[in-house]
Amino acid sequence: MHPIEITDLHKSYGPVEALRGVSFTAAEGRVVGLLGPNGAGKSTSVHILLGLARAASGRAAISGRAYADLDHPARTVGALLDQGGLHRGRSGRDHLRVLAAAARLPEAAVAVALEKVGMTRAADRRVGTYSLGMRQRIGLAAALLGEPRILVLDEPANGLDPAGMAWLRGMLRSFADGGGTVLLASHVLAEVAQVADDLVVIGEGRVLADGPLADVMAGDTLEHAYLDLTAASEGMF
Ligand SMILES: Nc1ncnc2c1ncn2[C@@H]1O[C@H](COP(=O)(O)OP(=O)(O)OP(=O)(O)O)[C@@H](O)[C@H]1O
Repeated sequence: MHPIEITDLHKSYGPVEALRGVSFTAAEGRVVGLLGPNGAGKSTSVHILLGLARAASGRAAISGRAYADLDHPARTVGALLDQGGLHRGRSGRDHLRVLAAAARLPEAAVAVALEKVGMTRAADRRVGTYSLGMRQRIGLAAALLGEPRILVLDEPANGLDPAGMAWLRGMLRSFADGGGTVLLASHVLAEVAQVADDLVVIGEGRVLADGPLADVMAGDTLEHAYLDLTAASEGMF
């Protein structure tokens, strides 16, 4: 059993077939890049995996179970989806305190997570005063709160400065090297090429390629390989 297993997912929104039989896995110790054009079905797959959307058919399992059946979701999987959930009037620390309490995690987890993302000094400022990269770091801290072994991150590098990108890369590498699993959805191919072990490329609701980074790149740059793979799929929006 792999930490993330997605099997033959189908999902439609009205007439739009967002997923047409998507299957892939993410193994222990691996950073898995999830790539695909706008509208390819990446977010839909991730939302189903995290119990935020329901598939018409198929299975999405984290540690062998549907998200809704996990005994302690926050200790099992950490997710960074978008920054819409941050209350501008609240401090970063308070935001994490609320999440920790809701997830039945000890309050001490907040300081640990803030330290991990380099936000200890700015933790008591209001979120409304944060830069995009600082909000992103608080989102990452939220994902790390329960010290999960699985991370699901949608565009985590968004807004990070070069030092922040390098830090994120190092953090994801050591997370995976310690036996963790990372599913990383991104459009920033250069970032993905530097950190991913495996790739899943989705287009028009189907998996176009899946395997170790070097195999998918097939001796070319990731950008060329990606553009070749997705040339026929223009997204569905
Ligand atoms: N809530 C929704 N209602 C209607 N259609 C939706 C909804 N969510 C997604 N879709 C459609 O499903 C398809 C897949 O969208 P999805 O958001 O999964 O793509 P994506 O690969 O994450 O794209 P992006 O890179 O732009 O984030 C698109 O055609 C999109 O318009």
